[in-house]
Amino acid sequence: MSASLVILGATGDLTGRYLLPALAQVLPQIEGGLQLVGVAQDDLDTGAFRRQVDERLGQVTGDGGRDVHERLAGSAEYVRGDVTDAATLQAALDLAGRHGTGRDPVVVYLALPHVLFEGVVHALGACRLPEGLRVVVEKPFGEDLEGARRLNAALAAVLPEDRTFRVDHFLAKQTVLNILGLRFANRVFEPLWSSAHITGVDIVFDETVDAQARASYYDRSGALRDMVQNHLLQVLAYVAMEPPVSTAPADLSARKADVLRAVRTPSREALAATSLRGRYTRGEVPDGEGARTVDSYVDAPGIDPARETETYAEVVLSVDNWRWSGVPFRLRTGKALGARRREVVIHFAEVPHVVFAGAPPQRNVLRLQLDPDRMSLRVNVNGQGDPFELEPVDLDTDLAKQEPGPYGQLLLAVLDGDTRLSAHAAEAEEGWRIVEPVLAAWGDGVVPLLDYPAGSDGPVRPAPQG
Ligand SMILES: NC(=O)C1=CN([C@@H]2O[C@H](COP(=O)(O)OP(=O)(O)OC[C@H]3O[C@@H](n4cnc5c(N)ncnc54)[C@H](OP(=O)(O)O)[C@@H]3O)[C@@H](O)[C@H]2O)C=CC1
Ligand SMILES: O=C1O[C@H](COP(=O)(O)O)[C@@H](O)[C@H](O)[C@H]1O
Repeated sequence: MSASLVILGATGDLTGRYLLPALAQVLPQIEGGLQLVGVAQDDLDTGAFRRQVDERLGQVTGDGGRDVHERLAGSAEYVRGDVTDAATLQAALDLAGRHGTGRDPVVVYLALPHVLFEGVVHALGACRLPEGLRVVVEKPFGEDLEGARRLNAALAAVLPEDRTFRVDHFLAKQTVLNILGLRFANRVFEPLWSSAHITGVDIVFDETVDAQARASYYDRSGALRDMVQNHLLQVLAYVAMEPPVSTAPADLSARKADVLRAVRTPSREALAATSLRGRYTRGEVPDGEGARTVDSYVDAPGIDPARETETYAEVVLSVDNWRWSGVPFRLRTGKALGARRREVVIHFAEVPHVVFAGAPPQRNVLRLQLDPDRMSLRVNVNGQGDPFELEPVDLDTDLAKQEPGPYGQLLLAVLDGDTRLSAHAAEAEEGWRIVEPVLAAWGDGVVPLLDYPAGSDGPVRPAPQG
């Protein structure tokens, strides 16, 4: 099978740093080859675009896979124009349609600033669409619940849900996928997977990278919209969902949507007590063996300090259903932090009765670490020396490195027509339903915006007055 991929936003950062390298990685698996069509407003012709593709691939992957780079770049076509204009899109679709048998998939990838998504989908509606067209929408999926609903309605008017890909590269991460295997292919975890045995779940994505390089996007987004509304809530859905009947896309997305629907809409009182928002100031962030200085977020070019954009977000959510009643799900993420920590941590309850003298046994903790992917389960065993003195040990395993990486997996899934690495329409809307009240309460100053030095562990909640 061959395929055609139209990238709208073909000169952008996502295309250069993620999509092109991922395409080069998966190209050998696309037997009949791939026709790439790039669309942007830059004043390029096809020759200049081909050179740009080749150059950008070289920057990311060096000379490795030279022949693949040449194949990808050498057949690429370029259409210059505004993506909200149906004539531009039609020209790109016509070029894409010239390749293959007419039955091979044509994919349109919206690698664009999100404000353009709706306009592009409306313009697609005015085009002659190839049969079976698939559309990939990047994030953020709208800016609020209303916007997500409008975008879903626009997409539904143009193509069916099973050809709509609201991709989320976290769903393609090895450890996130492993949550499914761990829970539903083992006898030992699922019977314990509830409030009867679990006292809390942490979903943590701490980054040492700062937001300077993508400031113009990030300043209008912030940590909550950028990471929590989509990625971290998708991880929560995998951790907390009920067992699906099968791993078919419809079964998985139905269970994910159920559990997201069960997430309580956070109240202002709960947010004031448990949520944290922060913004980094100048500091030193670990970098390889050393450290680098990161300027205050507000001093980065393109930042408007008055927007009070958070670079750190922490929220505690409740899942109001039979399984999870009373279990806090703590989601935290931030930029320019002191350590790169990306993990899901399941905290188990203490044993019901302590039979050993001395210090009580530690609680069991299951850690699912992302990138590098590792899993570890803390258990207590009899110690050395005094055999009735307990000792905690970690049962660890490294998980195989994922090849291709998340964007490669996403592209292969799209070409396969598999929506499992994407969010369903309802999931995207639920994400906003959960996050919108947090944004509103934060915007109204219910929770103060706290400074934290770059390189620290994030903002510290002020001690209660009095
Ligand atoms: N960059 C990243 O690390 C990540 C990005 N994303 C998502 O990917 C998407 C793209 O982001 P990113 O690549 O960073 O954005 P950029 O601003 O770097 O690129 C935007 C691209 O869109 C093109 N473009 C903008 N307006 C138009 C228009 N009216 N008509 C035609 N082309 C247009 C630009 O070309 P021109 O200048 O010629 O108009 C450029 O090629 C966003 O949804 C973002 O949230 C997701 C995860 C990570
Ligand atoms: O989507 C995003 O993800 C990255 C972090 O994911 P990674 O797997 O690429 O490290 C985050 O830095 C970025 O802000 C966000 O837009």
